Amino acid sequence: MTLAPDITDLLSRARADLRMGVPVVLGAGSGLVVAAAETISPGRLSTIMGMGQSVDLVVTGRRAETLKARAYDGDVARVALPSDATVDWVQAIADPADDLSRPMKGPLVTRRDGDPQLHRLGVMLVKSARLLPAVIAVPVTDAVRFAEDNALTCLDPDAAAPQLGATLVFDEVIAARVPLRAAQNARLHVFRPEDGSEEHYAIEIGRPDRAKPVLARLHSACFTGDLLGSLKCDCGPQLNGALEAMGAEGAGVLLYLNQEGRGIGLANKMRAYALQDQGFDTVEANHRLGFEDDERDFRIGSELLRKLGFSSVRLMTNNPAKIDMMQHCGIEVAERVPLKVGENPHNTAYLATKARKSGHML
Ligand SMILES: Nc1nc2c(ncn2[C@@H]2O[C@H](COP(=O)(O)OP(=O)(O)OP(=O)(O)O)[C@@H](O)[C@H]2O)c(=O)[nH]1
Ligand SMILES: [Zn+2]
Repeated sequence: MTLAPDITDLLSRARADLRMGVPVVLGAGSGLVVAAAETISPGRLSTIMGMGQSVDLVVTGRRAETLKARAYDGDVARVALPSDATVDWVQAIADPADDLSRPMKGPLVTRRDGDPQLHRLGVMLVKSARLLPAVIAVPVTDAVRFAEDNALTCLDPDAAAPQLGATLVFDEVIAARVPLRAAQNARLHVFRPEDGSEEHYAIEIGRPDRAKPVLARLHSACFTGDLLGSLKCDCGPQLNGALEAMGAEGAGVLLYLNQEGRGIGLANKMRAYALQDQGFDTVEANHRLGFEDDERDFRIGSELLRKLGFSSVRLMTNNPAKIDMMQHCGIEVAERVPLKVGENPHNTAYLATKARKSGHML
């Protein structure tokens, strides 16, 4: 047994590095140095620009669409960094905040030669660090040596890529009684993923029979709706409504999944809200930021249900994708229980967009 970090630990360290603005090296032989566009400092940008000719700003295909840049690599586009690029320029490409007031960002030259695999991995990494999905990337000939010389985290892509896409493994840390207004016989379970990412919670009401379909809700965290009472969405009323229904029935399980903003994190969700104030709807805002409509990993929900001993649910949702994902992940959805609460003048358009574009059932 070695004390050295394994690939799971290294990925966690890489996410923390990228959030701090520290670059990460990808590769075993030749490789790629990547730094998050959102956090890169002027000093590090100019050092990277001094390292070679082919420095790229890698964005997602979605962001490239908005920028009218050709995405030769499909889901990502490698925008060649101009020799006079500044942090301001990088951030204006990565962040759509000023797209409307500063529309002329091009012409952007995107690369089509070479293999974009490590660039793609870099974007996946910053996404998983809940940053804007864009990285500055520069090739190096000896990845391990470069990482050692600069005390940077180095990831072997053959180990990192599968691990990034793998189902999370959870440990249950603790469970304890928490009497709730909606249900006095509630227990809160805390689950910690082995990869150092966000913890998720389960609120178990009563002692549901594991042999029968349990009344269940997969609730994604919404700081604004759940805690602040925001009227922009229906999350707060849905959270309370679900707990009340479980309390009334005397049994149920609510998974509180820390997938804020449909998996893009609170900072990015607030960026999406700022775009919504410019007239874009919830789906368009995600796309302009470079994200898909929904970046949540619903395997987390099925994994936690299984850990709690449930294999069949009566799922409280209006979202058909949740039902499909549960069934795909081996959890039987015996029944869909509609959860229509909390519509108000501020969220009518948001709910209508979800129905029109994401297939939510009205
Ligand atoms: N990116 C983004 N996320 C949002 C926006 N409004 C709300 N959210 C997030 O969307 C998620 C809502 O999740 P859920 O309550 O599970 O909703 P759902 O997928 O519509 O499914 P059901 O409520 O089960 O019908 C939460 O994580 C919110 O933070 C938005 O405009 N943009
Ligand atoms: Zn919400």
